[in-house]
Amino acid sequence: MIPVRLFSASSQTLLEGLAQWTPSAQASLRPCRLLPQQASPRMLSVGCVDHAKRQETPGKKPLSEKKLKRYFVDHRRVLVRGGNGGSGVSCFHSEPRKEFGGPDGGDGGNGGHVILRADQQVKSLSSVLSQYQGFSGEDGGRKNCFGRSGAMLFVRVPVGTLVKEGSEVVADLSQQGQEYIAALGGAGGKGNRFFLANDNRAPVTCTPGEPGQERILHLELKTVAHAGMVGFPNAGKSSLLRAISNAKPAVASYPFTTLKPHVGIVHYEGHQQVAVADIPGIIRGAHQDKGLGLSFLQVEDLKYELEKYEEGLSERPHVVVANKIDLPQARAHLPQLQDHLGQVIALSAVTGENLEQLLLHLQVLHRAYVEAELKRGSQPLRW
Ligand SMILES: Nc1nc2c(ncn2[C@@H]2O[C@H](COP(=O)(O)OP(=O)(O)OP(=O)(O)O)[C@@H](O)[C@H]2O)c(=O)[nH]1
Ligand SMILES: [Mg+2]
Repeated sequence: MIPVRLFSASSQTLLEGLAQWTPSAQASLRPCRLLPQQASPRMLSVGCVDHAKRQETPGKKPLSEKKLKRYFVDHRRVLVRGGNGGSGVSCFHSEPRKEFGGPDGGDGGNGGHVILRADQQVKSLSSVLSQYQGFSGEDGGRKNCFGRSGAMLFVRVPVGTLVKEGSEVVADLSQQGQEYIAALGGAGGKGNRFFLANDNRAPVTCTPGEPGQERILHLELKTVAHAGMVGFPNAGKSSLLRAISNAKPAVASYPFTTLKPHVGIVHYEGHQQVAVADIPGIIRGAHQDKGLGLSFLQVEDLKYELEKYEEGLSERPHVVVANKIDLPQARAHLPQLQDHLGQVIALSAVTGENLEQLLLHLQVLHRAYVEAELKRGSQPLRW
């Protein structure tokens, strides 16, 4: 499961489809303005990086949640083996009229490492295979020829990949281009020339190359979005993600439609992209792995669940979103809700009403985050 950094929640007792929206304290984009044409919020330039291939075409049946899940993978178990070292050889120089040419067996080349490299272009671990074998070094040759070393094998993983061995975290690839040697290549063997010494002028010893290192690693995608939505099942989180981005998470009128996080990209002017995650509905006792309870959460309950999951999570910058404002009963409850909670963005994912207020607010939160990150001297996450 991905620990998404931003959340939204909802309370159906207060207002149908209330959701809380928080921007990630881990990641953000440069500030930018929304595109000018805002006649309809759906006219905004929106897109999705990792789900682009499942855009619905007219006449085509939408993919089920089960099928959608296959496109996004946030953990992988990988067997990595470094390349084997090439063997050294044992042979002697041979030339006419030169009786004792001496040892001239070359060393074997080293095996290549298997290296994990964080790459911004990669958005999911779905392209990572279950095993990798590094390139082996070549054997040594006659005439002191050394074998060629095996090439490095680079495995591209998304930025934000945690590498675990057993339960220990061995690497955190949180920056573009960061690398981790997952498996070392074996050292090449020595040819008999290497063993030439004053007391042994004709060594016949040579050594084989060493096998590459073998490890089982668990890759986990830590950060997938700048903002996340947490809320009740059925609050309309997936509908909202569909409305503001090109992502197409499944939407249905029953709870727990969403089983895995989906990421949609909101495009702002100047090629700025904000990744928004839709995560499965949260319920009371969710931190104890409980299923759907009898009573739905209030906002305080939601904050409690977030705190239980990770301390300080509910204090992150956030905004409460009240969805389904197109429904008369929801609209009637709005003033009461605003009295209770202060700022609430009331919108409708279905009609598109007031979506731009949310998008502008998201941008403001991002701007603040980017500035804070740069001030701290760290690079904000970029999509
Ligand atoms: N009237 C109205 N219905 C909405 C709105 N947004 C969502 N719905 C409906 O609410 C139901 C649930 O929507 P989803 O987007 O699947 O809700 P969700 O929060 O993703 O639900 P889970 O994935 O189960 O947590 C669907 O039947 C939607 O059509 C809205 O703004 N207005
Ligand atoms: Mg959903």
